[in-house]
Amino acid sequence: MRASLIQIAVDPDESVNSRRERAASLVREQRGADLVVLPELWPVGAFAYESFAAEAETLDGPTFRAMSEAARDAGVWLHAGSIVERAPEAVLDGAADLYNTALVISPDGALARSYRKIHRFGFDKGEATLMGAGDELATVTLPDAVLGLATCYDLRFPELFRGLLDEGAQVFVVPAGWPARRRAHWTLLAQARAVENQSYVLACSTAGTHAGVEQSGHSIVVDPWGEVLAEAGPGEEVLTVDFDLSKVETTRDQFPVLKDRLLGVTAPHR
Ligand SMILES: O=C(O)CCC(=O)C(=O)O
Repeated sequence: MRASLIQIAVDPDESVNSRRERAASLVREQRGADLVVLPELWPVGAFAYESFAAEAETLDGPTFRAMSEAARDAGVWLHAGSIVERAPEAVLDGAADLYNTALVISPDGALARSYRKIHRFGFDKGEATLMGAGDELATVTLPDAVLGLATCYDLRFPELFRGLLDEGAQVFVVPAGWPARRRAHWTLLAQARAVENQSYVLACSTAGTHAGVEQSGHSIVVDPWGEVLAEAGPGEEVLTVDFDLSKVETTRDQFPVLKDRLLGVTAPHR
């Protein structure tokens, strides 16, 4: 399987429209890949909180339309990163208005799956106060692999990945807008999620600096043994990697730790 991670730079001197067009051309250049991945909130920038409402879009909005055409032209599965989703149901039932929503598009340009980020970043500010939390795990079945979807801060929550594993995930795809300041965590957590779940991790972050937050870049592909197959540098880059999906099953067969999970164990009474 061939994956291309588009580590696009998000900088304030480029408009959202122009970045969208640039991302679409970069996707078109990936013909021959099975899966192309973009980062979290790349149209607006993961830390550009003041622009979230103005740039919010519905699932069939401008980012979906541009990415759908690009995926179809390139003939690839596209994890189009995430958008600020304006939720149609908010008007009806008073639910949260905005979500950080990832989109997976099939080679015929259809929306195969969306995923609303479950763990919102920011503690008592930023995304955590501006957006609603998703409440549904999401997997997508490609011809060769089952993808498990997680977004950025989700990487810190191993139980989410266990849930995806139990739904059949073999490859975790993690778009992010990870700050450079915590790059060591990014690499470590991507490897940890791969090792503990004996799965591939494709983690694609943004590059550049927006809203004063330097982004980590260093998108990374880790195999089910925890080995780093490829890692990008800090700047804009397309990271392409070929990997053997059968390694998921051979790793799980030859070192069967997942069979030793003790489900239902609770903490001792204190
Ligand atoms: O967990 C982190 O250090 C970064 C998370 C983040 O930036 C995000 O989820 O947008």
